Amino acid sequence: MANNDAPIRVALLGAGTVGSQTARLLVEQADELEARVGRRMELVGIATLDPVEAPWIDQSIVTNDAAELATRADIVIELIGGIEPARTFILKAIDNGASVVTANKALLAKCGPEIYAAAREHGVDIYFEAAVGGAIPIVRPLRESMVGDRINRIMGIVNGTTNYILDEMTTKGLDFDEVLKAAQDAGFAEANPTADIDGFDAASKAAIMACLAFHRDVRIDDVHVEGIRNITAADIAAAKALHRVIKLLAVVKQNDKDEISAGVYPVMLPETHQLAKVGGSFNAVFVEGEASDDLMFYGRGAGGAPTASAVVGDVVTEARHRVHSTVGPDIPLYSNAPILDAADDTSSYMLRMSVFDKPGVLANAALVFAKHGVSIKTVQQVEAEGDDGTHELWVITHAVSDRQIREVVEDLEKSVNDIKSVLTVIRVFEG
Ligand SMILES: NC(=O)c1ccc[n+]([C@@H]2O[C@H](COP(=O)([O-])OP(=O)(O)OC[C@H]3O[C@@H](n4cnc5c(N)ncnc54)[C@H](O)[C@@H]3O)[C@@H](O)[C@H]2O)c1
Ligand SMILES: N[C@@H](CCO)C(=O)O
Ligand code: NA
Repeated sequence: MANNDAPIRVALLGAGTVGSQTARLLVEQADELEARVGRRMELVGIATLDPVEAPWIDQSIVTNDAAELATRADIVIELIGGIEPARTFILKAIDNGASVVTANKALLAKCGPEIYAAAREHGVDIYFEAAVGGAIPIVRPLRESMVGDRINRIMGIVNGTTNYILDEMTTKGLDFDEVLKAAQDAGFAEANPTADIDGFDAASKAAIMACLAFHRDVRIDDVHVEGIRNITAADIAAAKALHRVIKLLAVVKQNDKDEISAGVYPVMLPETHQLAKVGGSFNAVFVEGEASDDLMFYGRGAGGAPTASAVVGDVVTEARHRVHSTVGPDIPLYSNAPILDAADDTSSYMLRMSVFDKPGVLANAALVFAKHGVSIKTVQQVEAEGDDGTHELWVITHAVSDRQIREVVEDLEKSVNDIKSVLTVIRVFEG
């Protein structure tokens, strides 16, 4: 900036759930933020395609021309979402010398490394605390606080909608469709909840965390994704009987050979595990560092005000850097570590099967597991309510890969005289 006393010009692109609350904090806290930054921040424009009415919105600075607004600010906050035109607006802002704050996990999981490189080339900041875990500080801890450590594994509940659905199913015994509908009627889950319930929102966050944790270019296409659409009330009840709960986890890890993998899938956790206790729409991220040992970050992963808290924290950071004519740390993606398919990661699995109650069924099922080299840890037969003579057989295996277990299931389903169907296949983590 030419004039060292001039206010720092802030442009807000998007004034929806998060954008509107971001504007509120910037306006209502203007004096406090000035004191914390050491210079006034001035909201010079708000771009939106929808009318936005709120006492803190100055209608005279509202525009529908985000591209133009992106060129006349020192800090551009992108809260539009999606890939385009958000990507173009961000690159335009960077090209114009502005620092950028974004909450756009979908964009960063697809194009983050290009955006980080553009920011580096132009000597500006790119901050995105809100993109993972909303208000929870997790991006900055991975990017800065833990940068001296080796991160072995991160397990996160990073999607509030799916955690809410699973928690309601667990505490109220309801089925998936019922809870989803109630959540949509209450305006909690989106009308099109695919990105949430099929795991893609969590996968975006997994890719972003993997980049930061392993200093490797990891994109959403590198993440193995399974959602919660097929989880039933009976699965939840089975988990309960085993003193476990089902959670949708984003798991990124680095093995002893420095190979990395990233996956999103439902997991049965012991009910005593820290992540098992994360209820409602809360998020939590469990980080295992070589030197740090276990760390846990917990809080609100979504919602206008909580997400705006993280956004404005980033704005203040960038404004401070502007005052001191500096920029924050780079995001060096120097690693060439192989990225493995998380479907090849091994874990214990539970298979819930509907079987006919007659001699030899257990032996025949065990033979199928043996044929595929899959070792059984426990077997349990459970009385079922059906009147077709079936019972449930619950098998928990020792560690196998997802591929191996799918082959076992395929073979089990061929044993039509013994096994009516395989009802559920789900990973079981001990910790
Ligand atoms: N809602 C949350 O709880 C939450 C949490 C974490 C991250 N995020 C991320 O924050 C971002 C914003 O989410 P949101 O929930 O506030 O979205 P939203 O749909 O409520 O708001 C989007 C805003 O962008 C505006 N917009 C869209 N296209 C535009 C264009 N071409 N030019 C100008 N304005 C345009 C819309 O008019 C609206 O004001 C997304 O990237 C989202 O993934 C949201
Ligand atoms: N749809 C996301 C919003 C936060 O990214 C969730 O349910 O967690
Ligand atoms: Na965060």
